[in-house]
Amino acid sequence: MTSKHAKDPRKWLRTAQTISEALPFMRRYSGKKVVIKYGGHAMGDADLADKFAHDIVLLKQVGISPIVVHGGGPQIGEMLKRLAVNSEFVDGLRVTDAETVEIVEMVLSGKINKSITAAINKAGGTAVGVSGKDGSLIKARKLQRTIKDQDSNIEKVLDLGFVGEPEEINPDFLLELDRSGMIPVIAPIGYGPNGETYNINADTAAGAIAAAVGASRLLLMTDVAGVLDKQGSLISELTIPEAQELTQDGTISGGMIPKLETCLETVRGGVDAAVILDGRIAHSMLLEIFTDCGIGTMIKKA
Ligand SMILES: Nc1ncnc2c1ncn2[C@@H]1O[C@H](COP(=O)(O)OP(=O)(O)O)[C@@H](O)[C@H]1O
Ligand SMILES: CC(=O)N[C@@H](CCC(=O)OP(=O)(O)O)C(=O)O
Repeated sequence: MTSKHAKDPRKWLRTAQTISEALPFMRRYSGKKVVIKYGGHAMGDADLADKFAHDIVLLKQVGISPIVVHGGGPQIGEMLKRLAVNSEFVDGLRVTDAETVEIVEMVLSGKINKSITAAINKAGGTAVGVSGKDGSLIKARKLQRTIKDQDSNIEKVLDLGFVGEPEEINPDFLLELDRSGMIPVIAPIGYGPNGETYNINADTAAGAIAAAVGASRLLLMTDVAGVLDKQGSLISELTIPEAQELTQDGTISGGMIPKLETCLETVRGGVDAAVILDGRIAHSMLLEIFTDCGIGTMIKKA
């Protein structure tokens, strides 16, 4: 009988070496929580989505506790377009009126949440899809956004409608799921004190959850290599002051604003490091966790 190993032993030796090199990293993260934000842009490709689901199951299998928080901005945009509802963004946040928040909740907690959950289950894990309303997971308050008028330099408050920010996270609910061997998959929808529904930017939700559960890492998977400088080159590592400077000097814009803000707050909140990662690269999550060659932008305290 001829086995595949016998045909190309060098290939299998390389595979064995890779697995062996991952051992110290597996030890380092064993028993630790890693929050992975899966962005709407990163989930577009079916093959990559399948690999993402397998990678999440692998993390769980080697004793790491993955918690998935997903976005779905482009998918919400498509649905709003189909329903002929206008939508605009301010600093990367969708202005959300009463009609829009219903559609946002439907898209995020419905199709997207369930398809990620189903993909992880198909890959051999036990995923449970929830929104921030389940298990009182994300209590939210209305987000107050102020901007400075360029001419007068006067600050004014913008009304973004039902855009919320996390006020309180219930980590016990997630820890209970984890203890039962389940992988939480979370839609970034929050509940207000009077039963209102809040649309929360998925990066912001992931950051708040990472801080609340005491995660070792926050991974934000998106559709760019990481944070790019003014020349378009990847910045591999940023400290808090450096990241603040990039926000202030306009190097980052749009969806990168809430991402970097989240990284800053999460690291200040005690998470060792936050990483903005290219979700277009297959297994980018594994490369980040199990090797020395970080491929995105890592934000650390100092
Ligand atoms: N300096 C920058 N470096 C990288 N991306 C940037 C920068 N400034 C703005 N961006 C934009 O931020 C986007 C990522 O945010 P977003 O579209 O919200 O992604 P996601 O759906 O993954 O959350 C990038 O596709 C890019 O267009
Ligand atoms: C307030 C706000 O902007 N909420 C986002 C929620 C989804 C999200 O963040 O999705 P991505 O991560 O794919 O961008 C929105 O409505 O698009």
